[in-house]
Amino acid sequence: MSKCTDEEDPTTRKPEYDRLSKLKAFDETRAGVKGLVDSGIKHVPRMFHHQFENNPVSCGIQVSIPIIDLEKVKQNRTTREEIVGKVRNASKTWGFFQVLNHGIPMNVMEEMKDGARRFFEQDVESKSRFFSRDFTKRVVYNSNFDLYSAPAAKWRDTVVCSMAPDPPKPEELPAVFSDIMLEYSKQVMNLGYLLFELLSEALGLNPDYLKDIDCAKGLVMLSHYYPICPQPELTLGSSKHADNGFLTILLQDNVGGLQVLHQNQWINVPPTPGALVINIGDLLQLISNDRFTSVDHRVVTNSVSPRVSVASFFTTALVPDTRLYGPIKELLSQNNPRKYKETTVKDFITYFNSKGLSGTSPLPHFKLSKPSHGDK
Ligand SMILES: O=C(O)CCC(=O)C(=O)O
Ligand SMILES: [Fe+2]
Repeated sequence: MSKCTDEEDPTTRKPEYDRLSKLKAFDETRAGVKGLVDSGIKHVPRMFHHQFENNPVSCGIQVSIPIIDLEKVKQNRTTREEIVGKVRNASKTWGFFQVLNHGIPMNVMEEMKDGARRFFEQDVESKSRFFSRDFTKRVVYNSNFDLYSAPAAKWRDTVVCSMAPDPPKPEELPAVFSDIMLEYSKQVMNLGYLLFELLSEALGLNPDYLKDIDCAKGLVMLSHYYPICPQPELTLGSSKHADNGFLTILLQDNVGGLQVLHQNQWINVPPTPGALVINIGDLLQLISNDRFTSVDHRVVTNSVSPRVSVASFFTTALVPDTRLYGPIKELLSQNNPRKYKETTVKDFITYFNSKGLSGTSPLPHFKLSKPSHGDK
Protein backbone atom coordinates (compact mmCIF):
# COMPACT_ATOMS: atom_id res chain seq x y z
CA MET A 1 0.00 0.00 0.00
CA SER A 2 1.46 3.37 -0.93
CA LYS A 3 2.16 5.92 1.82
CA CYS A 4 -0.35 8.46 0.50
CA THR A 5 -3.23 6.21 1.40
CA ASP A 6 -2.46 6.62 5.10
CA GLU A 7 -3.88 3.14 5.57
CA GLU A 8 -3.06 1.90 9.03
CA ASP A 9 -2.33 -1.66 9.78
CA PRO A 10 -3.36 -1.89 13.47
CA THR A 11 -0.41 -4.21 14.20
CA THR A 12 2.20 -1.66 13.09
CA ARG A 13 0.62 1.59 14.25
CA LYS A 14 3.25 4.22 14.97
CA PRO A 15 2.92 6.59 17.91
CA GLU A 16 3.41 9.86 16.01
CA TYR A 17 0.95 10.99 13.37
CA ASP A 18 1.79 13.72 10.89
CA ARG A 19 -1.70 14.61 9.74
CA LEU A 20 -0.72 17.46 7.44
CA SER A 21 1.68 15.40 5.37
CA LYS A 22 -0.91 12.61 5.10
CA LEU A 23 -3.48 15.14 3.84
CA LYS A 24 -0.99 16.56 1.33
CA ALA A 25 0.02 13.14 0.06
CA PHE A 26 -3.65 12.24 -0.41
CA ASP A 27 -4.41 15.55 -2.13
CA GLU A 28 -1.44 15.23 -4.47
CA THR A 29 -2.70 11.93 -5.88
CA ARG A 30 -5.60 13.96 -7.40
CA ALA A 31 -7.40 10.63 -7.43
CA GLY A 32 -9.70 11.44 -4.51
CA VAL A 33 -11.34 8.91 -2.22
CA LYS A 34 -12.23 6.90 -5.32
CA GLY A 35 -8.49 6.51 -5.94
CA LEU A 36 -8.01 5.06 -2.44
CA VAL A 37 -10.81 2.57 -2.97
CA ASP A 38 -9.54 1.61 -6.43
CA SER A 39 -6.13 0.93 -4.89
CA GLY A 40 -7.76 -1.80 -2.80
CA ILE A 41 -7.72 -0.12 0.61
CA LYS A 42 -9.14 -2.28 3.43
CA HIS A 43 -9.02 0.16 6.37
CA VAL A 44 -10.33 3.71 6.46
CA PRO A 45 -7.28 5.99 6.91
CA ARG A 46 -7.17 7.93 10.15
CA MET A 47 -7.66 11.35 8.54
CA PHE A 48 -11.19 10.20 7.62
CA HIS A 49 -12.12 9.07 11.13
CA HIS A 50 -15.06 11.02 12.56
CA GLN A 51 -16.21 11.60 16.09
CA PHE A 52 -19.81 10.43 16.15
CA GLU A 53 -22.26 12.28 18.39
CA ASN A 54 -24.89 10.50 20.38
CA ASN A 55 -27.97 11.34 18.33
CA PRO A 56 -29.72 8.08 17.52
CA VAL A 57 -30.76 7.08 14.01
CA SER A 58 -34.50 6.71 13.80
CA CYS A 59 -35.47 3.20 12.83
CA GLY A 60 -39.13 4.08 12.42
CA ILE A 61 -40.35 4.06 8.86
CA GLN A 62 -43.32 6.19 9.91
CA VAL A 63 -41.26 9.39 10.29
CA SER A 64 -40.08 10.91 7.07
CA ILE A 65 -39.65 14.34 5.54
CA PRO A 66 -42.85 15.59 3.83
CA ILE A 67 -43.45 14.78 0.17
CA ILE A 68 -45.23 17.58 -1.71
CA ASP A 69 -46.87 16.96 -5.07
CA LEU A 70 -46.60 20.08 -7.25
CA GLU A 71 -48.80 18.78 -10.06
CA LYS A 72 -51.75 21.11 -9.35
CA VAL A 73 -49.69 24.18 -8.51
CA LYS A 74 -51.08 26.14 -11.45
CA GLN A 75 -54.55 24.56 -11.55
CA ASN A 76 -56.53 26.99 -9.41
CA ARG A 77 -56.27 29.20 -6.33
CA THR A 78 -57.40 26.53 -3.87
CA THR A 79 -54.92 23.89 -5.03
CA ARG A 80 -52.15 26.53 -5.05
CA GLU A 81 -52.94 27.62 -1.49
CA GLU A 82 -52.95 24.01 -0.33
CA ILE A 83 -49.50 23.49 -1.78
CA VAL A 84 -48.23 26.80 -0.34
CA GLY A 85 -49.49 25.67 3.08
CA LYS A 86 -47.55 22.40 2.82
CA VAL A 87 -44.41 24.26 1.75
CA ARG A 88 -44.81 26.66 4.71
CA ASN A 89 -45.18 23.83 7.25
CA ALA A 90 -42.36 21.74 5.84
CA SER A 91 -40.01 24.74 5.65
CA LYS A 92 -40.68 25.62 9.27
CA THR A 93 -40.78 22.24 10.96
CA TRP A 94 -38.42 20.17 8.83
CA GLY A 95 -36.43 22.60 6.70
CA PHE A 96 -36.56 19.73 4.19
CA PHE A 97 -39.13 18.23 1.85
CA GLN A 98 -39.29 16.19 -1.33
CA VAL A 99 -41.19 17.36 -4.40
CA LEU A 100 -42.93 15.27 -7.05
CA ASN A 101 -44.28 16.43 -10.42
CA HIS A 102 -41.84 19.31 -10.27
CA GLY A 103 -41.49 19.66 -14.05
CA ILE A 104 -37.98 18.23 -14.52
CA PRO A 105 -38.33 15.24 -16.84
CA MET A 106 -37.27 11.86 -15.49
CA ASN A 107 -34.82 11.26 -18.38
CA VAL A 108 -33.03 14.56 -17.63
CA MET A 109 -32.60 13.53 -13.97
CA GLU A 110 -31.36 10.06 -14.95
CA GLU A 111 -28.92 11.45 -17.51
CA MET A 112 -27.60 13.98 -15.00
CA LYS A 113 -26.80 11.22 -12.48
CA ASP A 114 -25.26 9.04 -15.22
CA GLY A 115 -23.18 12.02 -16.39
CA ALA A 116 -21.86 12.72 -12.89
CA ARG A 117 -21.01 9.03 -12.45
CA ARG A 118 -19.18 9.05 -15.82
CA PHE A 119 -17.07 12.01 -14.69
CA PHE A 120 -15.87 10.30 -11.52
CA GLU A 121 -15.43 6.89 -13.10
CA GLN A 122 -13.13 8.14 -15.88
CA ASP A 123 -9.36 7.84 -15.49
CA VAL A 124 -7.50 10.11 -13.08
CA GLU A 125 -5.68 11.98 -15.90
CA SER A 126 -8.96 13.14 -17.44
CA LYS A 127 -10.34 14.32 -14.08
CA SER A 128 -7.02 15.97 -13.15
CA ARG A 129 -7.54 18.64 -15.80
CA PHE A 130 -10.16 20.11 -13.49
CA PHE A 131 -8.35 19.46 -10.22
CA SER A 132 -7.97 22.65 -8.19
CA ARG A 133 -8.63 24.30 -4.82
CA ASP A 134 -9.27 27.69 -6.42
CA PHE A 135 -13.04 28.17 -6.34
CA THR A 136 -12.91 31.22 -8.60
CA LYS A 137 -12.41 28.73 -11.45
CA ARG A 138 -15.47 27.78 -13.43
CA VAL A 139 -15.10 24.04 -12.76
CA VAL A 140 -13.30 22.64 -9.73
CA TYR A 141 -12.81 18.93 -9.04
CA ASN A 142 -11.29 17.80 -5.75
CA SER A 143 -11.94 15.74 -2.66
CA ASN A 144 -13.08 17.72 0.40
CA PHE A 145 -13.23 21.49 -0.23
CA ASP A 146 -12.17 21.94 3.40
CA LEU A 147 -9.57 19.15 3.45
CA TYR A 148 -7.00 21.23 5.35
CA SER A 149 -9.39 22.94 7.79
CA ALA A 150 -12.01 20.36 8.77
CA PRO A 151 -11.46 18.13 11.81
CA ALA A 152 -11.96 14.98 9.69
CA ALA A 153 -12.06 14.35 5.96
CA LYS A 154 -15.23 13.12 4.31
CA TRP A 155 -15.56 9.99 2.23
CA ARG A 156 -16.45 11.71 -1.03
CA ASP A 157 -15.18 13.46 -4.15
CA THR A 158 -16.87 16.48 -5.72
CA VAL A 159 -16.95 18.55 -8.87
CA VAL A 160 -18.22 22.12 -8.41
CA CYS A 161 -19.46 24.32 -11.23
CA SER A 162 -20.98 27.79 -11.27
CA MET A 163 -23.99 27.66 -13.66
CA ALA A 164 -25.72 31.04 -13.13
CA PRO A 165 -25.95 34.01 -13.50
CA ASP A 166 -23.39 33.57 -16.24
CA PRO A 167 -23.85 30.06 -17.73
CA PRO A 168 -20.66 28.35 -18.90
CA LYS A 169 -19.91 27.61 -22.52
CA PRO A 170 -20.09 23.86 -23.22
CA GLU A 171 -16.33 23.75 -23.92
CA GLU A 172 -15.58 25.04 -20.40
CA LEU A 173 -17.26 21.97 -18.87
CA PRO A 174 -16.02 18.37 -18.63
CA ALA A 175 -16.93 16.83 -21.99
CA VAL A 176 -18.36 13.67 -20.37
CA PHE A 177 -21.33 15.59 -19.00
CA SER A 178 -21.28 19.12 -20.43
CA ASP A 179 -24.56 18.91 -22.39
CA ILE A 180 -26.57 17.36 -19.60
CA MET A 181 -25.14 19.81 -17.03
CA LEU A 182 -26.41 22.70 -19.14
CA GLU A 183 -29.80 21.10 -19.71
CA TYR A 184 -30.29 19.99 -16.10
CA SER A 185 -29.24 23.36 -14.65
CA LYS A 186 -31.66 25.17 -16.99
CA GLN A 187 -34.46 22.97 -15.63
CA VAL A 188 -33.27 23.49 -12.05
CA MET A 189 -33.39 27.27 -12.54
CA ASN A 190 -37.03 27.00 -13.67
CA LEU A 191 -37.94 24.83 -10.70
CA GLY A 192 -36.07 27.29 -8.46
CA TYR A 193 -38.22 30.17 -9.75
CA LEU A 194 -41.36 28.19 -8.93
CA LEU A 195 -40.10 27.23 -5.46
CA PHE A 196 -39.12 30.82 -4.64
CA GLU A 197 -42.64 31.90 -5.69
CA LEU A 198 -44.19 29.32 -3.37
CA LEU A 199 -41.82 30.27 -0.55
CA SER A 200 -42.61 33.99 -1.04
CA GLU A 201 -46.33 33.20 -0.89
CA ALA A 202 -45.74 31.02 2.17
CA LEU A 203 -44.31 34.11 3.88
CA GLY A 204 -47.35 36.18 2.84
CA LEU A 205 -45.28 38.16 0.30
CA ASN A 206 -45.94 38.74 -3.38
CA PRO A 207 -44.86 35.74 -5.49
CA ASP A 208 -41.88 37.56 -7.04
CA TYR A 209 -40.46 38.85 -3.76
CA LEU A 210 -37.60 36.39 -3.22
CA LYS A 211 -36.70 36.36 -6.91
CA ASP A 212 -36.66 40.16 -6.96
CA ILE A 213 -34.09 40.26 -4.16
CA ASP A 214 -31.89 37.89 -6.21
CA CYS A 215 -32.36 34.68 -4.22
CA ALA A 216 -32.56 32.80 -7.54
CA LYS A 217 -29.75 34.70 -9.25
CA GLY A 218 -26.77 32.42 -8.61
CA LEU A 219 -26.64 28.65 -9.08
CA VAL A 220 -23.69 26.52 -8.00
CA MET A 221 -23.86 22.82 -8.86
CA LEU A 222 -22.00 20.21 -6.82
CA SER A 223 -21.84 16.68 -8.20
CA HIS A 224 -20.78 14.29 -5.46
CA TYR A 225 -19.40 10.77 -5.68
CA TYR A 226 -19.41 8.66 -2.49
CA PRO A 227 -17.27 5.56 -3.11
CA ILE A 228 -17.90 2.26 -1.38
CA CYS A 229 -16.42 2.38 2.11
CA PRO A 230 -14.70 -0.62 3.76
CA GLN A 231 -15.56 0.56 7.31
CA PRO A 232 -18.71 2.73 7.18
CA GLU A 233 -18.87 2.93 10.98
CA LEU A 234 -15.66 5.02 11.09
CA THR A 235 -16.38 7.81 8.63
CA LEU A 236 -19.04 9.92 6.94
CA GLY A 237 -19.73 10.87 3.32
CA SER A 238 -20.73 14.28 4.57
CA SER A 239 -20.44 15.40 8.16
CA LYS A 240 -23.26 17.20 9.97
CA HIS A 241 -23.87 20.62 8.40
CA ALA A 242 -26.58 22.96 7.19
CA ASP A 243 -26.38 24.51 3.70
CA ASN A 244 -25.30 28.14 3.70
CA GLY A 245 -27.14 29.43 0.59
CA PHE A 246 -30.80 30.33 0.13
CA LEU A 247 -32.13 27.00 -1.13
CA THR A 248 -30.80 23.62 -2.29
CA ILE A 249 -32.32 21.24 -4.84
CA LEU A 250 -30.82 17.78 -4.42
CA LEU A 251 -30.95 14.93 -6.89
CA GLN A 252 -29.96 11.60 -5.35
CA ASP A 253 -29.64 8.14 -6.86
CA ASN A 254 -31.29 5.04 -5.42
CA VAL A 255 -28.55 4.12 -2.93
CA GLY A 256 -29.57 6.26 0.06
CA GLY A 257 -27.44 7.63 2.90
CA LEU A 258 -28.77 11.17 3.36
CA GLN A 259 -30.07 11.80 6.90
CA VAL A 260 -31.76 14.86 8.38
CA LEU A 261 -31.54 15.81 12.05
CA HIS A 262 -35.11 16.17 13.32
CA GLN A 263 -35.92 16.41 17.03
CA ASN A 264 -32.43 15.13 17.84
CA GLN A 265 -32.82 12.01 15.73
CA TRP A 266 -31.26 11.23 12.38
CA ILE A 267 -34.04 10.52 9.93
CA ASN A 268 -33.25 8.77 6.64
CA VAL A 269 -34.31 10.52 3.45
CA PRO A 270 -35.31 7.51 1.37
CA PRO A 271 -34.64 7.75 -2.36
CA THR A 272 -38.07 8.27 -3.92
CA PRO A 273 -38.41 7.62 -7.66
CA GLY A 274 -38.90 10.87 -9.57
CA ALA A 275 -38.54 13.08 -6.47
CA LEU A 276 -36.10 15.88 -5.71
CA VAL A 277 -35.09 16.84 -2.19
CA ILE A 278 -35.47 20.53 -1.32
CA ASN A 279 -33.92 22.21 1.71
CA ILE A 280 -33.88 25.67 3.20
CA GLY A 281 -30.42 27.24 3.51
CA ASP A 282 -29.04 29.44 6.29
CA LEU A 283 -29.52 32.68 4.33
CA LEU A 284 -33.21 31.96 3.80
CA GLN A 285 -33.58 31.28 7.52
CA LEU A 286 -31.89 34.64 8.19
CA ILE A 287 -34.04 36.72 5.81
CA SER A 288 -37.21 34.95 6.94
CA ASN A 289 -36.30 35.93 10.52
CA ASP A 290 -36.50 32.23 11.52
CA ARG A 291 -39.90 31.56 9.92
CA PHE A 292 -38.09 28.94 7.85
CA THR A 293 -35.44 26.65 9.28
CA SER A 294 -32.10 25.57 7.86
CA VAL A 295 -31.60 22.06 9.19
CA ASP A 296 -28.52 19.92 9.81
CA HIS A 297 -28.01 16.89 7.65
CA ARG A 298 -25.26 14.37 6.86
CA VAL A 299 -24.51 11.46 4.55
CA VAL A 300 -23.56 8.01 5.84
CA THR A 301 -21.45 5.67 3.73
CA ASN A 302 -21.96 2.01 2.91
CA SER A 303 -19.88 -0.95 1.82
CA VAL A 304 -22.16 -2.11 -0.96
CA SER A 305 -22.66 0.55 -3.60
CA PRO A 306 -21.08 3.87 -4.60
CA ARG A 307 -23.54 6.77 -4.44
CA VAL A 308 -24.01 9.79 -6.71
CA SER A 309 -25.86 13.00 -5.87
CA VAL A 310 -26.12 16.43 -7.46
CA ALA A 311 -26.72 19.37 -5.10
CA SER A 312 -27.77 22.63 -6.79
CA PHE A 313 -27.29 25.59 -4.47
CA PHE A 314 -29.10 28.87 -5.02
CA THR A 315 -26.46 31.26 -3.75
CA THR A 316 -24.51 34.25 -5.00
CA ALA A 317 -21.40 33.04 -3.13
CA LEU A 318 -19.36 32.96 -6.35
CA VAL A 319 -20.73 36.21 -7.82
CA PRO A 320 -19.46 39.70 -6.95
CA ASP A 321 -22.48 41.11 -5.12
CA THR A 322 -22.66 43.82 -2.49
CA ARG A 323 -26.38 43.50 -1.73
CA LEU A 324 -27.14 43.41 2.00
CA TYR A 325 -29.43 40.69 3.33
CA GLY A 326 -31.27 41.00 6.61
CA PRO A 327 -34.69 39.96 7.91
CA ILE A 328 -37.36 41.02 5.38
CA LYS A 329 -38.97 44.20 6.70
CA GLU A 330 -42.51 43.17 5.71
CA LEU A 331 -42.23 40.19 8.09
CA LEU A 332 -41.30 42.23 11.15
CA SER A 333 -43.74 43.50 13.74
CA GLN A 334 -43.98 44.27 17.43
CA ASN A 335 -44.46 40.54 18.04
CA ASN A 336 -41.81 39.52 15.58
CA PRO A 337 -38.80 41.82 16.02
CA ARG A 338 -35.74 41.48 13.81
CA LYS A 339 -33.37 38.77 15.02
CA TYR A 340 -30.39 39.18 12.69
CA LYS A 341 -27.91 41.78 11.51
CA GLU A 342 -27.59 42.51 7.81
CA THR A 343 -24.78 40.83 5.89
CA THR A 344 -23.54 40.42 2.34
CA VAL A 345 -23.53 36.87 1.01
CA LYS A 346 -19.74 37.13 0.72
CA ASP A 347 -19.25 37.99 4.42
CA PHE A 348 -21.65 35.25 5.43
CA ILE A 349 -19.83 32.63 3.35
CA THR A 350 -16.39 33.81 4.45
CA TYR A 351 -17.46 33.33 8.06
CA PHE A 352 -18.98 29.91 7.24
CA ASN A 353 -15.84 28.73 5.44
CA SER A 354 -13.63 29.80 8.32
CA LYS A 355 -15.37 27.06 10.32
CA GLY A 356 -15.18 24.28 7.68
CA LEU A 357 -18.03 21.76 7.66
CA SER A 358 -17.68 21.48 11.41
CA GLY A 359 -21.41 21.34 12.07
CA THR A 360 -21.41 24.77 13.72
CA SER A 361 -24.11 27.06 12.35
CA PRO A 362 -22.92 30.53 11.27
CA LEU A 363 -26.35 31.97 12.16
CA PRO A 364 -25.68 32.73 15.87
CA HIS A 365 -22.75 34.92 14.77
CA PHE A 366 -25.17 37.15 12.81
CA LYS A 367 -27.85 37.15 15.51
CA LEU A 368 -28.61 40.38 17.34
CA SER A 369 -27.91 40.02 21.01
CA LYS A 370 -31.37 41.49 21.66
CA PRO A 371 -34.18 41.29 19.05
CA SER A 372 -34.68 44.80 17.68
CA HIS A 373 -37.93 46.69 17.19
CA GLY A 374 -36.12 49.42 15.25
CA ASP A 375 -36.67 49.73 11.49
CA LYS A 376 -39.46 47.16 11.15
O1 LIG B 1 -25.29 14.01 -1.15
C1 LIG B 1 -26.21 14.37 -0.44
O2 LIG B 1 -27.22 13.69 -0.30
C2 LIG B 1 -26.14 15.66 0.32
C3 LIG B 1 -25.09 16.61 -0.14
C4 LIG B 1 -25.07 17.84 0.72
O3 LIG B 1 -25.57 17.87 1.81
C5 LIG B 1 -24.43 19.07 0.22
O4 LIG B 1 -23.84 19.08 -0.88
O5 LIG B 1 -24.51 20.09 0.93
FE1 LIG C 1 -25.86 19.91 2.43
